[in-house]
Amino acid sequence: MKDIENAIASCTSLVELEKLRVSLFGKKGHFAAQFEKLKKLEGDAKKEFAQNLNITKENFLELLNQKKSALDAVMIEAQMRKSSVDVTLFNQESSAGALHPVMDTMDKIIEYFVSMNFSIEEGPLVEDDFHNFEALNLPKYHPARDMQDTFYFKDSMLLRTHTSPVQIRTMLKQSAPIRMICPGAVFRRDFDITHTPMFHQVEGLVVDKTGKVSFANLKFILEDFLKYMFGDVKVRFRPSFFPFTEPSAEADISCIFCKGEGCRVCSHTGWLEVLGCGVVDSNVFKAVGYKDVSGYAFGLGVERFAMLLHQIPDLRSLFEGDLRLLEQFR
Ligand SMILES: CNC(=O)COc1cccc(Nc2cc(Cl)ccn2)c1
Repeated sequence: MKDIENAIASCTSLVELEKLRVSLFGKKGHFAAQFEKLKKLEGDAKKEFAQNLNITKENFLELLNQKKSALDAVMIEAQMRKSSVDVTLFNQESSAGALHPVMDTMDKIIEYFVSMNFSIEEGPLVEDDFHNFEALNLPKYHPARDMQDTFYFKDSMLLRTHTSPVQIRTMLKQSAPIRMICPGAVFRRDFDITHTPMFHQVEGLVVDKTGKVSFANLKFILEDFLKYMFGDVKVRFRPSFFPFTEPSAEADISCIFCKGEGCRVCSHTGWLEVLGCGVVDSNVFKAVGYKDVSGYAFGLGVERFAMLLHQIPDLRSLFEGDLRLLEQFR
């Protein structure tokens, strides 16, 4: 009997234990043979043999069950260990997102003007003729209103072509002084390597009592802004024209690629045009009912800033969602 006890104790798998159980309790097993012997006995011998046989049988059944529970526990523990997740492991594969370069550039632009006490105003993308053109001194026949440049809806509503309407709406809502910027998406029927149907602008407007706001303020804030955005660059103002400002100017920075020597990017001029500005035309103030005020305004394209800051030659690549480009801006 000892050898059977040792055999049960030394079992290492449920399969082995099952074989052992069958060899003990199966039809041709150990106890089947013992019961055959029992049949040949008589009287007290038979009774004594039967008692011992049952005790032995109970003992072995108990031993087998204990061993089975023990092997079950080992198997469950092994399965638990295999399937458990060690939450303390460091995750190398963090695929955190990142801001799109255009939105990141827009945030930097906004940061500057907020630090200079400009408020941020927003307005509708779908505009009407008055807020987008008429109030900005763009008369009915002006080419900027043409279908080839502007997305119109049936009822002469349109997709705003700049963020100036927000400045008109703000002036209609509140009196001077005003010190605001309006960032946002704008839409034009244009599509090539430097133009996309939707792009982003930031416009600024400063209005105060006559005499308190001058072109000198405009030059200071824009030069300071451009140095903040592009680092150590020279800034120049060239006379220009916009229907909504008089006098008007365009601001250039010395080329950040060739440091002013002249290269393909700056068309060998050494200068890069980056924004337009000017003293607000009196007709604009008339349209919004402002009296005894003067002010300046400016407008810039955010994609153009992003392309210059990150040396991206083709604007369209900013809208393709190609991870090979976006991955570089993590
Ligand atoms: C990308 N933008 C450019 O090149 C030029 O944008 C400019 C230039 C000058 C002024 C403005 N905006 C403006 C707004 C009002 Cl309400 C009144 C007068 N002007 C925008």
